[in-house]
Amino acid sequence: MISVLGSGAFGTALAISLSQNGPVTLWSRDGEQVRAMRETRENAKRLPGASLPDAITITADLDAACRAQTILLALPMQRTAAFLAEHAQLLKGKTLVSCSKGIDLETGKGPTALMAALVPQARAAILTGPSFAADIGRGLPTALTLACADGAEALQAELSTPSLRLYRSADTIGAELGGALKNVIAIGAGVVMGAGMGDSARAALMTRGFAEMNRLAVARGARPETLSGLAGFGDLVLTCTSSQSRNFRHGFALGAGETIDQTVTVEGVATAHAVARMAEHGGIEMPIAVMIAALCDNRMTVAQATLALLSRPLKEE
Ligand SMILES: NC(=O)C1=CN([C@@H]2O[C@H](COP(=O)(O)OP(=O)(O)OC[C@H]3O[C@@H](n4cnc5c(N)ncnc54)[C@H](O)[C@@H]3O)[C@@H](O)[C@H]2O)C=CC1
Ligand SMILES: O=C(CO)COP(=O)(O)O
Repeated sequence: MISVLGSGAFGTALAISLSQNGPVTLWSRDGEQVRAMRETRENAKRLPGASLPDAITITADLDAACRAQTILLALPMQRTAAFLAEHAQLLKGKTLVSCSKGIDLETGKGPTALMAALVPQARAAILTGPSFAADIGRGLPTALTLACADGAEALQAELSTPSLRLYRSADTIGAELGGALKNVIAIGAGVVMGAGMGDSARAALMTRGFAEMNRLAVARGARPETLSGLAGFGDLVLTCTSSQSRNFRHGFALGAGETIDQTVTVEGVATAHAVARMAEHGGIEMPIAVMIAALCDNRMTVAQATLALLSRPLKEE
């Protein structure tokens, strides 16, 4: 039995896909949303147009949802630490699979490190890679990385579905940093396109951004192969080139000088700040990520950030 905690776009989409294999419980903290989803068999607020099969039990009862042995956590990253701390008793002994992409601002930890610290008696895994909730919800083919330090063969089989192909890895650090860091670069790609700098500039930013992702991840113990895979390169390509991405759209609005929609989950903003801090403390060169953090809180204009990046000393690739 599998439960998904968090009925946002991604949690709902994963529940739909997993329900191809058997019963799934989808938990929401919002009783009103639970009633609406039960009645309409749709998550109209977060994933409109995708229907919720009968194999999905929708509940606001967290105790009931936590009876499952395998629990997927699909919450915004900055809400995860408080949730884990509050419900550590319920979650201990379980296999916890984080589906979040980000770095906790307060601790600098990614999802698996956070789960290991706050629920040490649980087994921590992460599911990440190129996948828009809307695509998964429609049953379109998708490939993801499932990382778990103790190997994940049985879990890989449990979470793979006819449309969701999982590749396993033991490199949780690489997997979680790939997913977190690509969001920061996707904001940058959005800025480039919103400001009208063109496709060539976006390709340059993606490539140099990927170099920064590797530099930080390897310094923290990741395997470079993980960054070259679905969790890093794959997701970077998806989010930097699609206006389905909320991080890309956020950057686009920044670049175009448009109003920002504050109600949308844009993980890359907090992650950019966490990364800028890590880069500074670790002496790691990450000029693009640092500029994006500055752009996100208006410490710099797009013109200033562009000039600063283009006028850096010339160097070898
Ligand atoms: N939407 C997508 O295409 C994908 C999202 N993700 C990741 O999944 C995570 C969640 O994103 P989405 O589902 O898209 O966000 P969303 O904005 O659609 O939904 C977030 C959900 O979390 C719930 N929530 C917030 N705080 C909570 C708390 N303290 N306790 C319980 N529930 C809480 C909200 O009520 C909402 O239902 C993010 O880290 C995101 O990067 C990963 C891959 C794809
Ligand atoms: O992580 C995602 C796709 O893999 C979703 O990206 P956004 O959060 O930018 O929409």
